[in-house]
Amino acid sequence: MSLAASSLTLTAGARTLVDSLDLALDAGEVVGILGANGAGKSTLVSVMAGLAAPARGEVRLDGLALDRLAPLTRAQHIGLLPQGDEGDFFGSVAEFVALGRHPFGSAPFDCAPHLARWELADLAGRAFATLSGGERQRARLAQLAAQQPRFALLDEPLTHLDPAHQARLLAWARTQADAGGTVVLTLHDPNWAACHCDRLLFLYGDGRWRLGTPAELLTPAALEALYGPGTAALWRQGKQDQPV
Ligand SMILES: Nc1ncnc2c1ncn2[C@@H]1O[C@H](COP(=O)(O)OP(=O)(O)OP(=O)(O)O)[C@@H](O)[C@H]1O
Repeated sequence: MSLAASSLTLTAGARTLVDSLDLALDAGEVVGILGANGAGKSTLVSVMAGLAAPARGEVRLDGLALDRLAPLTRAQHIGLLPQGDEGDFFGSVAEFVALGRHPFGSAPFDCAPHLARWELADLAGRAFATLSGGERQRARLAQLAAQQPRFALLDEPLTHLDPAHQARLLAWARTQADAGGTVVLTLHDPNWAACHCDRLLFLYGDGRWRLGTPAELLTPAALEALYGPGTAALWRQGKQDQPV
């Protein structure tokens, strides 16, 4: 199964965010998308999930243009963790996580392992709206994991997570990739990207983009070109044995 963007151009108002992007996601890889605030990361993952239309170009799932697929069919293969807050969800944590199975109708499914993996078992009966920020983010991740998408697109998934749960997210992403899935994450931490991503996509916010391995892209000069002067020095502190 493949998910591929070709000649994808994304705009916001008069701005071109991404110009003529070609990105074919491979089975078994974790891909990080990096760029400054407003560079177009969220816009790109929304378009890759079929929730927004590009200005030009297209995204194809197994050769079929996403806009020709029924939303339910897309949701059986592509999962999106958007930025945002479902504070107005009035059900329990278990019910919130089970919503991840909606694309699969009434087929029986046990959400318990997903609640356990994200340390939500004790909170399963609690109203979702009462969760802390990090607990809520874990419930959102558990919902996406319960969906079991072949392509998981996560927009800033580290938000609100403590280091232990960041590690849990990493383990989950690697498990997905090892099982032949593909995980795409937008990130603001090049050190995390250096350690845990197989490929990176840099978005410069003016149409330009660059795709490569962490070893190719995570150099001080490349980071300063992406984020601005002085930024690479900040990340190098105490990390001399790592690529950044
Ligand atoms: N309707 C709109 N009209 C004009 N500009 C828009 C519109 N919607 C979004 N934008 C702009 O598009 C740009 C890209 O937004 P996007 O959310 O994709 O950025 P991002 O890289 O995910 O940023 P962040 O790191 O802050 O989450 C932003 O500058 C945003 O203000």
